[in-house]
Amino acid sequence: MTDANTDLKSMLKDPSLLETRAYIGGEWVDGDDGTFDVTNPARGDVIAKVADLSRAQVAGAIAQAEKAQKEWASWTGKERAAVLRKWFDLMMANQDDLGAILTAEQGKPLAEAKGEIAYGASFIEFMGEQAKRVYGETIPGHQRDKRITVIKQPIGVAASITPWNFPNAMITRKAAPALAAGCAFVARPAAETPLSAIVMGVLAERAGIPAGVFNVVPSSSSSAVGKEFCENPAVRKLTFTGSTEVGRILMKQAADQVMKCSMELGGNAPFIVFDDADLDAAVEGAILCKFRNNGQTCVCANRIYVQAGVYDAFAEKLKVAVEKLKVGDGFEDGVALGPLINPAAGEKVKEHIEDAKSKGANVILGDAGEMDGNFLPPTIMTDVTQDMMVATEETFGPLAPLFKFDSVDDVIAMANDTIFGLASYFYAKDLSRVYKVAEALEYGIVGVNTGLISTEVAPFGGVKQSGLGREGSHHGIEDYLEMKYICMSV
Ligand SMILES: NC(=O)c1ccc[n+]([C@@H]2O[C@H](COP(=O)([O-])OP(=O)(O)OC[C@H]3O[C@@H](n4cnc5c(N)ncnc54)[C@H](O)[C@@H]3O)[C@@H](O)[C@H]2O)c1
Ligand SMILES: O=C[C@H](O)CS(=O)(=O)O
Repeated sequence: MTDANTDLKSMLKDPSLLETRAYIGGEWVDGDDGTFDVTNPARGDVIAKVADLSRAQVAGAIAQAEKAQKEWASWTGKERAAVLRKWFDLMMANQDDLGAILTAEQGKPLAEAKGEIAYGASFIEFMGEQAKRVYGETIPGHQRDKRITVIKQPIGVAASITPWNFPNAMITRKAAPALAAGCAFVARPAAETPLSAIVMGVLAERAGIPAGVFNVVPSSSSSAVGKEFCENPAVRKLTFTGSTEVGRILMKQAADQVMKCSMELGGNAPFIVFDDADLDAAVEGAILCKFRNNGQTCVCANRIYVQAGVYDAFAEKLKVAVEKLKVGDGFEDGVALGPLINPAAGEKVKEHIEDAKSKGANVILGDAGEMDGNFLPPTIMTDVTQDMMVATEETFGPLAPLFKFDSVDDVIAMANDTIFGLASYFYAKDLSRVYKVAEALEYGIVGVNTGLISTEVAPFGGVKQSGLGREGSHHGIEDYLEMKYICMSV
């Protein structure tokens, strides 16, 4: 087999961005446990061999972060903002290369990958500005000789564990507020997609972020690193994005230290189309919401509820639109749907399709079929009901299940009948209906007449078992700050 790593380097304008070592304390280091392979999910070839760090090396990174954090916290917010701005500028100047690296290891179409780089960079731009706005307050004393002030200080060392589906943005959505607040950061990326995290270390170094403030610790062992993050007393904050089941494991482990946790977990988004909706707009929104990253996002429509009066019309319009989506290698022009991340992801989609068929649902486009590598055609099913797996489990792939409903109350009850509460969407025009439904949906995010809600200016996060805390917006930096009350006798 030819050295596919070379192929990737040859695609880059700046081949030095393709780094495979760990970034600890400002040094590039090899793994004590050798290397692990990173493969291109579209082609199956090995594109890089990445440093495989031991738990001891991760502990060393935490020690470096602890040391660097004290000095970083002494910088003014304005000084930190200036360096974060340079990090942002370098991301955007190298957007094409970062997008190519992301597509190569994650599979999403190149245009989407470049879009993720801009999205990820927007958090660094936004939070860099917030670094200058970490305000305290004064409170009128409770006694004549008492003066009360409240200040906010960085929490300390933040440890991050992130998933493979957005290998850049899920890290910057955490690192940006952490560094802006004056924290130091240790990132353990998903083993499927470490290159996008490592290159952020390359750019951090070039931006002048001090050694030890931002560290990347790739490892093939997730549980060992998670345990080090949760058990090491120098870690003051765990920030996790991933499945709810892993979130539960980490919260239990972090409980021993009563560690502050941010949890961005699983979803099961309802996408509701009412009979007064603009159907063409609803179809466009459903395509964006369902098939972005080939359905592999936490906020993808997992259940599509359509009111009876427009059900057949919507189903037909959706089928016509989905038939136009080109499936293929993310580097190929015009491809809308790339590969799934691995065969197991495809098996889960097929399991949901087969389960629904066995309980009476009908396939109007696509089907389970046999996977071609990690490629699975988009599938639309009708006559889907609440007793099917797809109603309670996150599919995380290109399956659009259409449920029929009659009344507003019925669909709100069905939409809320889940342990998850991350994103939800609905299309309607009647204003009182819009207010009633938006307020009744038990979700952290509600998209009204839109299928795209992702932005750095808004608070992203879930309720129920979809997580704790918010990322993005002026709220996002608070998760990396501690509030201190100072009572002074004068
Ligand atoms: N809420 C959000 O913002 C958001 C964003 C993206 C993905 N997600 C969720 O993530 C899931 C898909 O991503 P995934 O398959 O990578 O999720 P996952 O939970 O399997 O893995 C997430 C990360 O945790 C690591 N991990 C797994 N087990 C661990 C353990 N015992 N200790 C420490 N680390 C461990 C993995 O290696 C990976 O880096 C979906 O449920 C999706 O909804 C949520
Ligand atoms: O997968 C979940 C991410 O949070 C996707 S996005 O932030 O909505 O782009």
